[in-house]
Amino acid sequence: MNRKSILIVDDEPDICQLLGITLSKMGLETQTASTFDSAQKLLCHQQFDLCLTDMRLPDGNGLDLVRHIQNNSPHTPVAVITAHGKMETAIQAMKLGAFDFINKPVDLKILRNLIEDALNINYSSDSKSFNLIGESECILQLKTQIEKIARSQAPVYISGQSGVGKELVARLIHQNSPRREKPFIPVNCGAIPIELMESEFFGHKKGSFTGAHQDKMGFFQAAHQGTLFLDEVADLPPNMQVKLLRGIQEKSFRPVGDTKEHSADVRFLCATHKDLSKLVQTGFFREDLFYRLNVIEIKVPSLIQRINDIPLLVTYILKKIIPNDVTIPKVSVETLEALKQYSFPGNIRELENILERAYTLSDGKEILTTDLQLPLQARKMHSHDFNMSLDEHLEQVEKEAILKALDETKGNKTLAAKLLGVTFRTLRYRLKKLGIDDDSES
Ligand SMILES: Nc1ncnc2c1ncn2[C@@H]1O[C@H](COP(=O)(O)OP(=O)(O)OP(=O)(O)O)[C@@H](O)[C@H]1O
Repeated sequence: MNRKSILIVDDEPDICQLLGITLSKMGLETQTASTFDSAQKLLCHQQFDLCLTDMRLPDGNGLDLVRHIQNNSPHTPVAVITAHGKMETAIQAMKLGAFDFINKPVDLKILRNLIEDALNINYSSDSKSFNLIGESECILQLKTQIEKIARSQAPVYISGQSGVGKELVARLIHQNSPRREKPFIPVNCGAIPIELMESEFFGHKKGSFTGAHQDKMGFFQAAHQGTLFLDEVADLPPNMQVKLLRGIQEKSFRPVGDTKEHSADVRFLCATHKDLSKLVQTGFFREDLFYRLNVIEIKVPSLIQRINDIPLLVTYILKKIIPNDVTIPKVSVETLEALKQYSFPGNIRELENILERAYTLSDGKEILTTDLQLPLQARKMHSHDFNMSLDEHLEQVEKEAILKALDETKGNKTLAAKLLGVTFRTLRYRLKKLGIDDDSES
């Protein structure tokens, strides 16, 4: 059997030797290059299964090599070795397509995990399981993006409105990644009581607090060698944001009541329907954490942006909700047209709910427009709801935006004004005009 071959690029003989010994103990063949130029020459003549490169080379840097490999041997994963604390360069390398990074001094356990993951990458496209339904241009692009991102270890920020399929995208990234045999742990950050958060994330030792009757494993440990999906990440309280940042940066964590640090081989994916960059601007979310989670961003399009996928989605969803031995009811052209005219604020999840209800209300043979029971007030504006004047419509939109901002900031007007991008005075004026002012100052 052919042994896998790894290219080590570093000008420090000690590091080359350490990496060489570790890799050969893993049954791997290694070649070393001490400069960018010699690495390029080796890559030109041989196909490597992985390249490990230092960031600082005498005649160039690791980023140049990442770029070179992306352009010339895109099937060779490349990981960069960075000086401790140089997260910015690690992030830059991953944005350019590096598979992962490892800090100096090299922790051999982390290195071995990284190598196993890298060698597990499957570049053939026929094994992909895609139940991401849709053929519109934006969905085809999304599928390509998922396949590409799945090969990397970089943290991914999945953005998009509520119900668009962010969790589905996260699962697909995991399923198509070298971690696919390991756990995928989804965590709804908004649903964990604040006082339990640290223990839920990092675990705890028996007796570390009242009620800790036995050792408990946290999400970090449960997701070891797999993927941790932080859903509704914007809801993390500030103290957890700091701890999470540390965990991502150091690739380690410490259970509550433990004296030891444990290494964490975890890939982080996160999502929120909120505008995270806006929350950073207004101070609700740490900029440094945002920067680390958002190495790669995937935007999941709303249903309205891909209205032509509705017929495909309807068939798929009906098959999903109707038992196998029951005939799928027909869906008339008018019914599909009515769905295409609807605004879907809750996106695919709402489409699923509408179809489930419609199927129950239908005669089982055909789903009619009346079975859909689409909410009247939420009809798409571009379908021209002439019951409302333009001024009334604009007022309604303004009111909704202000109420949403106040809700998000728990009634704090100063912060709500920031979130809306207006001055405090302007917000006060508009609240008065819309008749929702309670005259309080904050
Ligand atoms: N392209 C798609 N093809 C098939 N099913 C989809 C697609 N997108 C979403 N779904 C389905 O829609 C439902 C909602 O998706 P999901 O939970 O992933 O959305 P979300 O964006 O994470 O929602 P939230 O913001 O509320 O957390 C799920 O049942 C999912 O399987």
